[in-house]
Amino acid sequence: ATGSAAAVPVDERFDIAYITPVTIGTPPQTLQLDFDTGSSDLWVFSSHTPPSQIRGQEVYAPNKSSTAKLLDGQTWSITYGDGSASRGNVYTDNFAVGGLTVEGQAVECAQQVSSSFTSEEHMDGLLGLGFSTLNTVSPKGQLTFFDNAKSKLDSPVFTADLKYREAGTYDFGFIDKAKYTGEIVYVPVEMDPGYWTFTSSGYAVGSGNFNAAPISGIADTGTSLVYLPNSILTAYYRQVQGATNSANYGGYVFPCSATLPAFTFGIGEARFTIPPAYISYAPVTEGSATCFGGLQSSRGIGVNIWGDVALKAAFVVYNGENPPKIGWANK
Ligand SMILES: O=C(CCCl)NNC1=[NH+]CCN1
Repeated sequence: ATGSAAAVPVDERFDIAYITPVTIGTPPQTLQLDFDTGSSDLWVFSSHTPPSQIRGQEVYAPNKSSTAKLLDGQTWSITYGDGSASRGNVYTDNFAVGGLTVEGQAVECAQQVSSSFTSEEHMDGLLGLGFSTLNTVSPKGQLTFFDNAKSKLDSPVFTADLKYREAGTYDFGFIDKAKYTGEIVYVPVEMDPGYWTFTSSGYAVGSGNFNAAPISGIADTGTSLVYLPNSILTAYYRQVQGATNSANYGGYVFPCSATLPAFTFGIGEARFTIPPAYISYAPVTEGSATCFGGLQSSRGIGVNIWGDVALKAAFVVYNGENPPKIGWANK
């Protein structure tokens, strides 16, 4: 079996996140979820979510699905790297992504969501694609959609083809040769503690020399920006007129009119270049002439994060074999 579904920018301006249509239950209820390789819970706005916390999102109503079953006594509670959070109870139901169906998928229903989820009107929940060890359901941890689907997939892989301000795709069970150029370069994945953690071979700022140095980090479709060690950030923003690391805005900002260098990162001998346009991420507030950078410091996070700003510069293969590996190709 295989599946394929669109990854659509959740807003029409800054690629804050990408949403993908899924169907849940019988008859099918369609929701738009943020596919997140940086977490491993599948949770949805639901009929259990307080109406005061819902602002336009579609909800899953298990009581309207003839195939829904309550997982009695199971609850979940998650906090993400950006401080957003949600919690609730758990059902199993039929779940499909782009023609690929899993029966008995754990669907975590929100009974509480934090304000940033309420304000993201087009995002009806998240679909975790990290390793199932990260799943927060207690006392019995649940499997991700990918882990449930894996045995029926033609190949135990999914791919992410995210794009700059336009729709891309998530494919399950196959690698679409039309989506990339050249060769896919694979590097090992460290599964512990549950992220797709890999080591980049180094970086370059603009047309500068490549700095060969191992940079461990997670490939995270659920994080908008790239978070790297301070030393790399100072090397990059030193080249940007008027750039400062602003306590007020919580990161590197610069005049939106500034000329930005590209940023190149290495995967083995391969090189991937993030264009300046991806790094001039967004005005700090609507209409401001000050822009927030797509490259930020990972100081205080505890892990380096290759988020959407980097991922949309590549075609990425998440290979769930044992041991897992991650593949990168230009496109
Ligand atoms: O939580 C993280 C970072 C893990 Cl270090 N990524 N996934 C995500 N989902 C919503 C916000 N961020």
